[in-house]
Amino acid sequence: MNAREKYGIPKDAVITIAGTVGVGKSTMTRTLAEHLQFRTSFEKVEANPYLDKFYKDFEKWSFHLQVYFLAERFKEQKRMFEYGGGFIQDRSIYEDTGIFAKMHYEKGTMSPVDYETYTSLFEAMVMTPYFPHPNLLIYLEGSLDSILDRIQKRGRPMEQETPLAYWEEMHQRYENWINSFNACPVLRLDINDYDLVQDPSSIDPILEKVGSFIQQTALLKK
Ligand SMILES: Nc1ncnc2c1ncn2[C@@H]1O[C@H](COP(=O)(O)OP(=O)(O)O)[C@@H](O)[C@H]1O
Ligand SMILES: Nc1ncnc2c1ncn2[C@H]1C[C@H](O)[C@@H](COP(=O)(O)O)O1
Repeated sequence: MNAREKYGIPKDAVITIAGTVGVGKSTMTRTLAEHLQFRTSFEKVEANPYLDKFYKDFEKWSFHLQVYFLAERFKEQKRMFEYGGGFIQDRSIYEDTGIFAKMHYEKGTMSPVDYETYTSLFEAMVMTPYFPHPNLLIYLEGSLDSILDRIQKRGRPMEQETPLAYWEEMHQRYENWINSFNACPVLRLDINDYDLVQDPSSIDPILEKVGSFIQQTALLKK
């Protein structure tokens, strides 16, 4: 029996991993997919033609970057649907609007007219009855210090050179955002409670939680 069967996770499930930059989403995505024999949907950071430019000049590139991310995530959404699920997704589409676009607009690095255009595009694409929501959103949370440490260790220069205030603001916004998020069921995991790098077996209790959580929320829907 494989882990997916053992923990009663449906083979068409879509699980999305959310959380601030550097918290460990990609690592969790890879590990869960490996254990559940699911496909992955990653953000392609290296191939992103705007990301580097964006970190150098938020005002100039915010809108371009948001439209690019929206298009990429929408294509991924379509791919997951066409395969009939069975995916772990690195970051949700909800974070693009609920965290990033909103933050840049409110901090003045995205103009009101650009934000309005982006929001109406997002709503037309995503806020429709035809848009499939994930079965589960796993939210990874941790202290700002441990996350900053991970950003530094991972070593993407564009992130290392970004002022601390940006990461502080994002960390705070994530906390507020998740407390009112209700588009799909949420399982919160504290990054201090597992270590996929040093202790690969720490995924086992997480798989068990994911299984029982999905089963409980399926029962509630009935
Ligand atoms: N559970 C973990 N324990 C220790 N280090 C981790 C863990 N998960 C991720 N890391 C490290 O933290 C850094 C950021 O992780 P990553 O998965 O790329 O984050 P994200 O996708 O959220 O930006 C990487 O250097 C990674 O090796
Ligand atoms: N929607 C977004 N707007 C701005 N920046 C974004 C968005 N989505 C992702 N990013 C950035 C943040 C990181 O520098 C990279 C990859 O994110 P990660 O959390 O490391 O997977 O893209």
